[in-house]
Amino acid sequence: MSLLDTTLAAIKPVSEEALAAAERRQNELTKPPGSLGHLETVGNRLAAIAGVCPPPVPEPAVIGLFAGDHGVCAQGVSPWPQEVTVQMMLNIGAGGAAINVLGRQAGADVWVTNVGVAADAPDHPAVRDRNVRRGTADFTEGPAMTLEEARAAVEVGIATAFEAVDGGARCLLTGEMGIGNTTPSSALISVFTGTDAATVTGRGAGADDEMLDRKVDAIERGLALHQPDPADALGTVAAVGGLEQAAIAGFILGAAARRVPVVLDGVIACSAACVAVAFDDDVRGYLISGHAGAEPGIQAAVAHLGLRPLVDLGLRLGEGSGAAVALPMVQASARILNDMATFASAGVSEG
Ligand SMILES: O=C(O)c1ccc[n+]([C@@H]2O[C@H](COP(=O)([O-])O)[C@@H](O)[C@H]2O)c1
Ligand SMILES: Cc1cc2nc[nH]c2cc1C
Repeated sequence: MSLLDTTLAAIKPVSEEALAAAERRQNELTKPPGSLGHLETVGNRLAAIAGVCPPPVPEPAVIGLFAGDHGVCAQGVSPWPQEVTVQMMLNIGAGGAAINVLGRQAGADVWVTNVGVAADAPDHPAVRDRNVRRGTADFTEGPAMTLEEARAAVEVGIATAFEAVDGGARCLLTGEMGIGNTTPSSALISVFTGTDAATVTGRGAGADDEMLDRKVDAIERGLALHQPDPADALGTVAAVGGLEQAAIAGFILGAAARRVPVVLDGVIACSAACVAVAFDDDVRGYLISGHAGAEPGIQAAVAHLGLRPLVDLGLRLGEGSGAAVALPMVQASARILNDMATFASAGVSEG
């Protein structure tokens, strides 16, 4: 069996018993029931994931950041030249990008992986070279990649998640870098949510009105050409996805297989989560939405995934930024269940 097959076989639903115990405990803590809002639902989810209430605080954390390039850039869908992908990947490796700053602030390590960058990338001690292919093909003309390449990229993500968890990580965060990658992300979200391309396509890293029209047109042509089947996770990501989306889907599958929560960033992460859930519906229970970003595809995806974003700061950066800023809240939600006094222990009268 392949790594993908054994990983899928290892994924089990989250614990309904631990979820129910956490919901009961929230009502015993010294606060009006429900008064901590979404911090309560996230804490309850952490209990369901760990299978125990109160849940362990999800730390230390690793941001799995995957870089890739996109043949669909030939259609004029990004205002930025493709070489920015490799340049930013090296900047992230050197610690100079926003995600490095936000990761340090949140106490999360950044692991950068080249899964599909087109350019020659010089060896860098902080960049993991797992390149599956030098960028995807233009999906308006043919499949973005072969099924074998898609599987290999998914397995890069799984192996990265396993390495992080085996090294002690108890919370995984998704990150990415890839000029043009909002276009395949919107294509994937369109397929998996059954929403038309125009509704789930946004301005990415700065598209103007004309470029936005070209993005929608490219996605519509790609979907008409490939007619992706939303029940076929691997076939869909191979047809209209990207190497970093496939790797992030694998990273999520790996987290679920090891019963570790995974905090999602923006539209690329959300599209990858749709792929992961199409592989195995039980993955839903392991997901936490970090933030509601500017890209309209995020809304369709989080609705499809049954998630509620923790923060809404108007971010549209990617890299894992929205997951990193949400991480302290995820950890706080576990501490609430662990550290608060109960009405009985504190001698506070219940309402
Ligand atoms: O994560 C998001 O929601 C997000 C929204 C807009 C842009 N991005 C980032 O910007 C790049 C893709 O933008 P674009 O316009 O080239 O498709 C890529 O490197 C992403 O990390 C990311
Ligand atoms: C400079 C730059 C940094 C990024 N980080 C994530 N996506 C990005 C896109 C650009 C263009």
